[in-house]
Amino acid sequence: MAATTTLGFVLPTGLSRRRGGFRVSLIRCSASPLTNSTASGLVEKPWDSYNARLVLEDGSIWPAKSFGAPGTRVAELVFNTSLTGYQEILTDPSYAGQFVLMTNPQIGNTGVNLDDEESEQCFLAGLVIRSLSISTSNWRCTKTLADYLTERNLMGVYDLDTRAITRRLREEGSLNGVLSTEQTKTDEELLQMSRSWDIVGIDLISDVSCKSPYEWVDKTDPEWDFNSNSRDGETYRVIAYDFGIKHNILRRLSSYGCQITVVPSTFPASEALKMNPDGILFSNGPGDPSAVPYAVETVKELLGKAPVYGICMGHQLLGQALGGKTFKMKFGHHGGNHPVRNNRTGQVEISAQNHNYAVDPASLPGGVEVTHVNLNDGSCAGLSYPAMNVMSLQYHPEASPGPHDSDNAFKGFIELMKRSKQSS
Ligand SMILES: NC(=O)CC[C@H](N)C(=O)O
Repeated sequence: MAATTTLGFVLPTGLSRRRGGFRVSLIRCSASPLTNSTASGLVEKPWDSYNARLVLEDGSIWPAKSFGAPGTRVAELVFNTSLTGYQEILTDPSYAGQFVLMTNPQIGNTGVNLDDEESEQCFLAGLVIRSLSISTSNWRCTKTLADYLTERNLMGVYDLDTRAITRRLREEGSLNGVLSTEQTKTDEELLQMSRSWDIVGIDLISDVSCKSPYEWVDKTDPEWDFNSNSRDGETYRVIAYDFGIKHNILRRLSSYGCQITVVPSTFPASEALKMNPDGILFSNGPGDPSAVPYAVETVKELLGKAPVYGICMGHQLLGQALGGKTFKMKFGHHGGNHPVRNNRTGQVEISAQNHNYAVDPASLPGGVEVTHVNLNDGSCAGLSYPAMNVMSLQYHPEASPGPHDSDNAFKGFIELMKRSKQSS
């Protein structure tokens, strides 16, 4: 069944995916060791031993070294192609229910700091990397990545062949898996765990949303604000629905002159309207947009009552509220290097992305315009419905991490609110 490559990787052959199972038995895959201790006669230190496993639902087993919390977790594995910004990725609530594999081969070299948190907590299930930096060097650093993960009870593993795993995800599509440091659990048990779990159909936003409304006032630190021109000093009252909101969305809105009240995902539309908002934001968030019909209902109730702006999950909920459908992509978009074309201007932006679902443009009713297209695969990356003052983006204009090309979208929302105010 298995073939060995010239690099020494064991590749299973004859993989064939069926929904709900694979026709393969367990196959142990390994990266070539970073140091060849047996050949040199050196003995590995105890903390350098392969004390963890990643078992994927296709039957592959990836021995790994643990550098975070111990335990056993099941989740969907996705790969992220960002070169920098692992702390923002770790604190992006949209990764709840997922393991994030970084394709950048070395992670941890800048440690973590007090400024780069995108939420109060890490909601992802674990971090998978090739090599953990042996040193940490950055003027803002307050602790190492390993200490941070351990304190947050988050699993982290390294020394796996992340390139081979990424190729597998690209070919097979997203895979569920189990990370475990528990030696008492057999490979078969972990495989069963990975096969009996599914992220589709689960409401993950209610776990990550705030529990009660609060005011947000922080702006982007002026030293970091690269796009502070052309603001007119006007203020706009914005209600931000928190489906797992990233702080930088709030900082950018605040820097553009918004006074923001953040509300939980279950906040009634009628209460939001009583606050007389100039605009409503529907945030990013984890999981399957079809699993949260209550959120789609809230969006429907608010459509046409105030200008609305959807980001990522917010965009997908808007797509559904407008009558369209969402679907699960093969392996999604996760990274800071996605080219997007603005159909109105013809301009191309390099964008930060993190999503596994997308809106099917063919399912949208007339009058809804696809404003942005992902140039890697032609998928829908933005919508507008001018009749109801709706705009949305499938990707992340707030970056964090990633390029800032799309920041002007916040200005677009301000202009939408301004026009609506002037015409009322
Ligand atoms: N960042 C997000 O809002 C992600 C939206 C949704 N959970 C998806 O994976 O497509």
